[in-house]
Amino acid sequence: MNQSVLHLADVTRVHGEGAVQVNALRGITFSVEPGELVAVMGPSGSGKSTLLNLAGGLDTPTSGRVVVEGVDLGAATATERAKVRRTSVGYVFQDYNLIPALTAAENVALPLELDGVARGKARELTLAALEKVGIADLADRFPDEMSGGQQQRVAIARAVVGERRLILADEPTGALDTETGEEVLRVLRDFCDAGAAGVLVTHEARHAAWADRVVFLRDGLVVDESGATVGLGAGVL
Ligand SMILES: Nc1ncnc2c1ncn2[C@@H]1O[C@H](COP(=O)(O)OP(=O)(O)OP(=O)(O)O)[C@@H](O)[C@H]1O
Repeated sequence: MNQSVLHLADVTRVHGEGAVQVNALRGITFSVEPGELVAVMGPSGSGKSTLLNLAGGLDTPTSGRVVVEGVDLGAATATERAKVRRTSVGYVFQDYNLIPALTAAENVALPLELDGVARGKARELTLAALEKVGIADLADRFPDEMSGGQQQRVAIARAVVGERRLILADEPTGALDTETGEEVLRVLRDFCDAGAAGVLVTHEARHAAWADRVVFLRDGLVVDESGATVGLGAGVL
């Protein structure tokens, strides 16, 4: 059996202390396998971003285990955790988070350069990633010279460059029109079809339809889990 790319085992996360304590996650267990795209849906405050931050090693659980590509992030040293973040995990945000002073290619190459990949190799991997998202011809453009959809493609290329296998996408289509949003989701889907594992946080059922499974959160608990083509009733949201 393939090893899960992401595994959360009975994860809780309590934010704050005392009277302002919030149980953001109250015992979540789920896995994402290679090739799988899982949508996470739920009302505002249900714990979606907390889940994504834990999965990416940006936050640590109060209890439970978060395992990325076989590395238990809780048991790992800070150096090991940072390495998993750099080499296994890619983030895609609603607002792209590109660096305006860098070209598309430079934005994509940045995580590789931070990881010490030699320049020539970084350039090669960068162009391959831009090619995969269909914008290799825009490699030398700056973010403000590209449309929103093109910028989000750059962000996806940056998230997957160098064979990172876990893509965490937080409302990646939130700033895009419907058609462009669907194109971006198709790119995400393609990467998962090619073997990556993806987690897509979304409020929109029609976006979740790109996923293999949908996990519904409410008040920090998984309240439902289903295939993307069933169970998308508005009652859950
Ligand atoms: N750093 C923090 N300190 C205190 N409480 C927090 C913190 N981060 C999140 N919370 C609380 O934890 C709960 C879950 O928040 P989270 O951001 O994970 O929800 P969400 O489902 O992503 O919401 P949204 O859809 O609005 O982004 C909320 O009640 C939120 O107020």
